[in-house]
Amino acid sequence: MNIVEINNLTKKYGKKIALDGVDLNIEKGKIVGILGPNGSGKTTLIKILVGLLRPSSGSVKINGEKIGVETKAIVSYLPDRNFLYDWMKIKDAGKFYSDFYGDFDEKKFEELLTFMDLNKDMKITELSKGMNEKLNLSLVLSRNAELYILDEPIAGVDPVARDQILGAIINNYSKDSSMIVTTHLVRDMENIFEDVVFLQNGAIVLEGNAEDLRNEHNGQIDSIYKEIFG
Ligand SMILES: Nc1ncnc2c1ncn2[C@@H]1O[C@H](COP(=O)(O)OP(=O)(O)OP(=O)(O)O)[C@@H](O)[C@H]1O
Repeated sequence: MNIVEINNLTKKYGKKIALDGVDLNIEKGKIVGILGPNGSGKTTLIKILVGLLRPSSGSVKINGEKIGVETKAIVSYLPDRNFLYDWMKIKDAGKFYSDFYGDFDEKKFEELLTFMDLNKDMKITELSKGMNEKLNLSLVLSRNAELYILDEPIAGVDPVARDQILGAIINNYSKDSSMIVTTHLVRDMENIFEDVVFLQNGAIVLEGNAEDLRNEHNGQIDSIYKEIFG
């Protein structure tokens, strides 16, 4: 069973082709890495999956449904930029999320905050970039969603926060859910991926099971990435 089915997806911004005939199926229960350099189309693909952008052509389904209210309800999305209000404390952000999403698990949120060394009384404006990223990820992972979509979850955070974020992703992932993670920081993240997809100029140039690719290419996913994009 596939959680995501993408057929011949093309997205143009004016004359610029950001996605060029992408075909991709993602099986339920997997953690999939979408890997590619700046401008390869990762964010465009994610924004189409979460319904923020419409395809120019092609079809996209999540859990067998076209993108819409039903698919949005089962997808928990970490955008590549901050989405909280400045007046909030961490606890307000939790309240905001739990009011908004019926599947928000407050106990899970508390546990994630502890794991991330975040205090509920901290103000959003007082958080460093890494703390902000940890908070946003805690909110996103606290939903009992069927599909988690994380756009560059470790961009710009220090190694300690990075390890916490990777730990939280692994601990909170269950076989009942699926996860799509975009990154260009392949070396730091490759161990969490079951499958990887390499995106270049809006097209998939290589995809497969991470372990199989390591064996076939006799090296880490990071070195395959450097071969392709280096
Ligand atoms: N709103 C837009 N208008 C015009 N072109 C755009 C727009 N958004 C993205 N693009 C172009 O589409 C291509 C894909 O961009 P996209 O943001 O999807 O890449 P990305 O892989 O997510 O890159 P990054 O890692 O830098 O976030 C790029 O060439 C970009 O310049």
